[in-house]
Amino acid sequence: MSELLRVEQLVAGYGDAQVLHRIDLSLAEGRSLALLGRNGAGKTTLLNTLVGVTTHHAGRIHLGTDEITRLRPEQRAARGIGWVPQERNIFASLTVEENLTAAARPGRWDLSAVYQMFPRLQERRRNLGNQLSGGEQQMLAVGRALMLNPRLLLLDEPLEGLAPIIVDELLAALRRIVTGEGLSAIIVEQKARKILPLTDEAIVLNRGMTALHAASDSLLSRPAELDALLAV
Ligand SMILES: Nc1ncnc2c1ncn2[C@@H]1O[C@H](COP(=O)(O)OP(=O)(O)OP(=O)(O)O)[C@@H](O)[C@H]1O
Repeated sequence: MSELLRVEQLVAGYGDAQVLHRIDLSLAEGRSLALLGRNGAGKTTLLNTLVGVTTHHAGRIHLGTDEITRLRPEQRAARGIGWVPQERNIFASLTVEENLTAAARPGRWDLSAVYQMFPRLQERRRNLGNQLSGGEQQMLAVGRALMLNPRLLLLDEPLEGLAPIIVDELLAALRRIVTGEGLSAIIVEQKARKILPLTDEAIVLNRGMTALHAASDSLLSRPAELDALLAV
């Protein structure tokens, strides 16, 4: 398997404040990674740094053979970084279908593939972004990122604030996307036990540093260690 993402000695944060301290990370093509850690550990900051919306202090990021460390967010998106931010950023005054097609690029994921993955979005295709439930908004945010046909999908707490039945529906879709389709992904999640079964590997961040990098199934089989790492 070839390497898709390589992060070396990355130091980043907001302005002068350093949040991430010398992060090293490698992800092979087709693999998925759960990014875990307590509140404030730096998970969102790491995703935001891969997207290019934080302050870079040191270190390098490669996507495939390209170094993207100094590229702007839109240039990284064009290189294949798809992002579903915590806020979802749905266009409230556009319809579901307009949200999906606004930034689409050709590839395996087109409208019919996204509607097949999320039939609810097809039912709601003429509704405006602000007429959707939280779960539908999250599905739309994932669908919109897929329409970019990314090489690497970044998801920031996709299950947050959703009703249990919607969590299960979204998890089933994410499983099909990362396991079935083999799309490389990094998923930030508070609910470790929900996300570990569908990822290959996991990183636990602590105070902006990597506390642990392990296979997801091995971490699931060590619940006491997992609890200790994630306990508030
Ligand atoms: N825009 C910002 N400006 C300055 N500091 C920030 C900003 N966003 C986050 N931080 C700080 O960076 C640190 C890491 O925050 P981050 O949101 O990355 O953590 P997290 O692991 O994603 O936590 P959570 O699970 O609460 O979202 C925290 O100390 C936080 O206060």
